[in-house]
Amino acid sequence: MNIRTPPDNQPAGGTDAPAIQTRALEFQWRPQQKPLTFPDICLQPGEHMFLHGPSGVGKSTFLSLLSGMLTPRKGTVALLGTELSGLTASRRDRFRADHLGVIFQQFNLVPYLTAMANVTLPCRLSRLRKSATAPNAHHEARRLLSALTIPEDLWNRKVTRLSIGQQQRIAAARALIGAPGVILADEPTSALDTDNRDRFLDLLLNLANERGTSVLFVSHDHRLSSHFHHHMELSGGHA
Ligand SMILES: Nc1ncnc2c1ncn2[C@@H]1O[C@H](COP(=O)(O)OP(=O)(O)OP(=O)(O)O)[C@@H](O)[C@H]1O
Repeated sequence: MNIRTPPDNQPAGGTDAPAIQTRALEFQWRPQQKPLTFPDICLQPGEHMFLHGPSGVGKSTFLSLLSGMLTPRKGTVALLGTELSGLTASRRDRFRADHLGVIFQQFNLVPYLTAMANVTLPCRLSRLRKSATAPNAHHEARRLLSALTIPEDLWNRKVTRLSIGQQQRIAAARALIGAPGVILADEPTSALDTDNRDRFLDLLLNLANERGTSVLFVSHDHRLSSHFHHHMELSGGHA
């Protein structure tokens, strides 16, 4: 694979670069801890992967390595043909803003902002994602909020005054806006009942398909795996 660093504000990678590719990743939280090791993955653009494994095996750590929030002790992560370790911290931040949507367990929504302002936030942080929603990020946000069945009278309400299920869908809309190449989702359906979980996943993956976005989705609940092209089990291998 041709790994390169894109100039600022240019789409990363070539059309043939995998969305996510890892090699021989290891991470250690503390010097006395046995290193966590991770199987290699290669996910093509537009493909979706389900990552499953018992509590404590390293699923969240893996997502943090993929997002560049943590630096591996060994091995490499390339997103859309760009190797994260080849970027300075500020370029890595820019790369994340331009090309990555995240939906985490705690949603990480900005509590004092409305649903609409949370969804359009990536377009304020990334010119690339703003231009992908041109001429109007609010128009795209309205489309996503409607598709994710958030009633219109809630769009201008602060997110802290919404239900957990509604906040999860707001976080999904925020991850999808501006068509980033990759979405990383860490247990985003943990608070939903089975029907709502399946519905949420169908909506998320359909919207990702429209945009050609790859999704790596982590969950304890292996019943969800049938929604995905690929499955991977983390079994807690240590180096
Ligand atoms: N901040 C941290 N400092 C030290 N050790 C940590 C830290 N975060 C996680 N760990 C350890 O790293 C290992 C993997 O944790 P991680 O949170 O990645 O697992 P997980 O599979 O996502 O778990 P869960 O399904 O319960 O969320 C665990 O042994 C955990 O105790």
